[in-house]
Amino acid sequence: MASSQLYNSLLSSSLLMKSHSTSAVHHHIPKLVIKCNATPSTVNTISPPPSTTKFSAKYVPFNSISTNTPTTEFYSLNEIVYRSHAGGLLDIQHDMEALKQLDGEYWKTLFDSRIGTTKWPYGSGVWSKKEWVLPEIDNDDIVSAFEGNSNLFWAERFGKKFLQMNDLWVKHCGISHTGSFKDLGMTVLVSQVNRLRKMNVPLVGVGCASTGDTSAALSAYCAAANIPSIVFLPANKISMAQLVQPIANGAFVLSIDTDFDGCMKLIREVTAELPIYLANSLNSLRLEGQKTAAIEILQQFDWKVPDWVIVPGGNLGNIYAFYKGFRMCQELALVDRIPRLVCAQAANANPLYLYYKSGWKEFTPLKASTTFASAIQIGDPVSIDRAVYALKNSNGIVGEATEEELMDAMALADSTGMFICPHTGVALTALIKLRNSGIIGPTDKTVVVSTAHGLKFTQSKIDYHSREIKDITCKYANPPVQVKAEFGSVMDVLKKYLSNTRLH
Ligand SMILES: Cc1ncc(COP(=O)(O)O)c(C=O)c1O
Ligand SMILES: N[C@@H](CCOP(=O)(O)O)C(=O)O
Repeated sequence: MASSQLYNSLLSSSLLMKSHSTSAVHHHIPKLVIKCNATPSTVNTISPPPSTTKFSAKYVPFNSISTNTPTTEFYSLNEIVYRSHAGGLLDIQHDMEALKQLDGEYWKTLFDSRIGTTKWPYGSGVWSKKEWVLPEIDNDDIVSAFEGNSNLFWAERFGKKFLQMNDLWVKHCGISHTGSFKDLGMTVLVSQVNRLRKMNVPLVGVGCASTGDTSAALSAYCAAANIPSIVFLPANKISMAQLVQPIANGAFVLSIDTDFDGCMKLIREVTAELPIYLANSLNSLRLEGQKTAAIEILQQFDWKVPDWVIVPGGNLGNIYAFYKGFRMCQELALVDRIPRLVCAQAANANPLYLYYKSGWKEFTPLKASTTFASAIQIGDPVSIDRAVYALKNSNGIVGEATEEELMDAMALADSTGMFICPHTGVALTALIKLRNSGIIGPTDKTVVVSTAHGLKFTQSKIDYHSREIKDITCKYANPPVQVKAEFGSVMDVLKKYLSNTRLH
């Protein structure tokens, strides 16, 4: 048997066996296992952290972290708590002293050794960093689709053609199980719920308000673990592709005649009354998973730190998650600095941008208007304090994009072979503006975070390419040409097309 055949047969038999590391009883545990790009055993071998080192994490008030004030208020991750005693946000604090017992080189080698393996659960991009995420959860309680490990794409043509940049990258977090970065956080949250339910904590289900992506991720992970999910969606404000996801995955879907902020208010009231666990990013468990995308970027650059990372922002959990991931890598000596962060908002839903422009003087929630970047149509973001902290501590910038700018940026990116969502168009617009003003230089290593798959937002692309958008020129539209089914007509249009096309 040729070595490649032998390898393939070994690989498929190990996939069938799910490659679980222990022989404990696994069959009752719902797990999604996805075939990943495992490579033959070229990975470094490294021992797992010594069993004498005990890693742990707990909830603390976010302001004790942001003001660096010691606190006596903390909660176990097994408690159901979303707010501090004073009503503020929470954060998850890891025992950094325990993590520091192992040096930066150790962590890098450990994380690198787990990439692309099928070993449960470490082949997941999130759970490959388990010690930094939910160190105390039993592997058997984890609900994972082997999320993460997403493509960090060198946007060579886009960078060179439109921005004279040679080191531009797009982190495709949307090329994932449910088509958005939410999978990274949801695997952590649903795993913890799975654990709580096994501990007989009386939780009847998990609920969220959503602009489409959180609900898709929640319903998929809950369905895999046989946990009821309940989703509150703003009626007629999310794409058809997003709406069908929770429906297909068996969630209880409420379509409510309000916007996202209205749904968020309702789910918070409902989860305060009923034993339904809250799955929005107000719940800091989510951000522990999302922060691994930052660690993954460093890993993909062989631990070289990019100069800029640009993230589209709505409810504003993700920008903080990126900050936290980078900051942990710095604190634990994997890298010696962090990138400058840029948060990009749609001009129709820009409360953070206005706050930034006021010199951080005044935050005013607003009523967000309709935007093609519908997943960030949010006027009262729950993580506003987290976002401000992340931006202030990374010498960050906030940008915004009009509807025309974001749709043009999306069309330009697509014309170079990508197929991005409008939110990534918002982030690219921020990049274009910062590059044109010279703030981002031609050789700056820059990462744009693509947050959802373009296939979830095809209607916006159809509208653009049909030039059917009021007040927008759609200057990069590429509509199909209607032609009669006869040779002469086809030749005529082809000749016209070819005479206008430069060969290069
Ligand atoms: C596709 C997409 N991009 C960006 C965001 C913004 O993320 P965050 O709410 O964490 O700011 C969201 C959700 O809000 C989203 O669904
Ligand atoms: N875009 C989000 C909005 C809710 O954000 P969350 O991160 O707080 O859950 C969505 O897809 O619902």
